[in-house]
Amino acid sequence: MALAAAGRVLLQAGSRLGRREVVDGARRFANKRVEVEADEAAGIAVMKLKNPPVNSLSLEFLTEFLISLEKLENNKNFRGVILTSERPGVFSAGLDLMEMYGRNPAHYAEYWRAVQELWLRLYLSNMILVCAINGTSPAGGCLMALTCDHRIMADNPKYTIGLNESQLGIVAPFWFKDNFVNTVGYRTAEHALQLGLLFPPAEALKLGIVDEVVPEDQVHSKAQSVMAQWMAIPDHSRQLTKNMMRKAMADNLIKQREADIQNFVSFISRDSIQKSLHTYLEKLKQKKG
Ligand SMILES: CCCCCCCC/C=C\CC(=O)SCCNC(=O)CCNC(=O)[C@H](O)C(C)(C)COP(=O)(O)OP(=O)(O)OC[C@H]1O[C@@H](n2cnc3c(N)ncnc32)[C@H](O)[C@@H]1OP(=O)(O)O
Repeated sequence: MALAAAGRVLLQAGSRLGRREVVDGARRFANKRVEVEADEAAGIAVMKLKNPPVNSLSLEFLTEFLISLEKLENNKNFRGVILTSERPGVFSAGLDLMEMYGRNPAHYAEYWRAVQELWLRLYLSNMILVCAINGTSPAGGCLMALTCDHRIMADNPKYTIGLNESQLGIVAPFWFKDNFVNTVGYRTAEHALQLGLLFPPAEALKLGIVDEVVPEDQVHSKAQSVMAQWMAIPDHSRQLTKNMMRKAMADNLIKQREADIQNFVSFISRDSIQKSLHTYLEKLKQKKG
């Protein structure tokens, strides 16, 4: 119920933004920040994150992504989605820092609701989600990958993945933490979360953050072959199993969604947190010069 209502809000937001679909033969649709290659006959879509320069999860991106995902969810012919970046090198730089810095409480609340919605929609999706991680994927980018059923990462030691929030002076919320704990186990999560560690592919594989590491040029073919394996399982049994494994954790957020938004707004509005974000943004800028 809450999910459906939030979805409607996002769809309305989408039409307010005046997004127009570009339909190319009925197989591709794209908006500005998400490109979807939809093979209806095969039942598989590839969703490419396309929000330059670093695929940060801005409010506009989240809105467009959720609209595209909903279109696929609503078409029963689609059973599987491969998530990847249109820009190899960066899968996603995570939440958009500019949405969390120097804005007003109403904006923070709107943004956080959209972040929650992204997680809930992906985490509870009935479709098979395979993540083709073709670049670096910190924080919110890692979270997006963690919602998927199977993760394949490009074998490039320059790429890292993990929840690095504490390095920014912020804290991974409980549902980020729960998703991570359920993936890697309590001790590894406790250690990695406190230090805000980012792991190169080989280490991420060892810890179970990703399921496979393959040469960079094979990430997409591997994702297709993994998808074929998953598609061989009857939907009803796979979906019921997925729901059994995930529902309790998602319900935990759903039942305290409003409180979580309020927590986020008061946390992110603190002067000390704004200062930390400022320092981190400056560091990112200096890296260039
Ligand atoms: C009680 C509850 C409390 C809840 C608290 C809040 C919880 C928040 C949870 C999750 C948080 C996040 O997801 S925070 C985001 C974390 N992300 C990062 O730390 C990544 C930062 N970025 C990088 O490390 C690098 O940009 C990169 C490795 C991803 C890519 O490097 P590259 O060299 O290719 O690009 P640049 O670094 O030059 O960046 C280009 C350009 O993009 C800007 N940028 C980068 N990342 C972000 C971002 N996440 N949001 C917004 N903007 C970003 C960067 O500043 C550059 O901008 P300019 O060109 O203007 O300088």
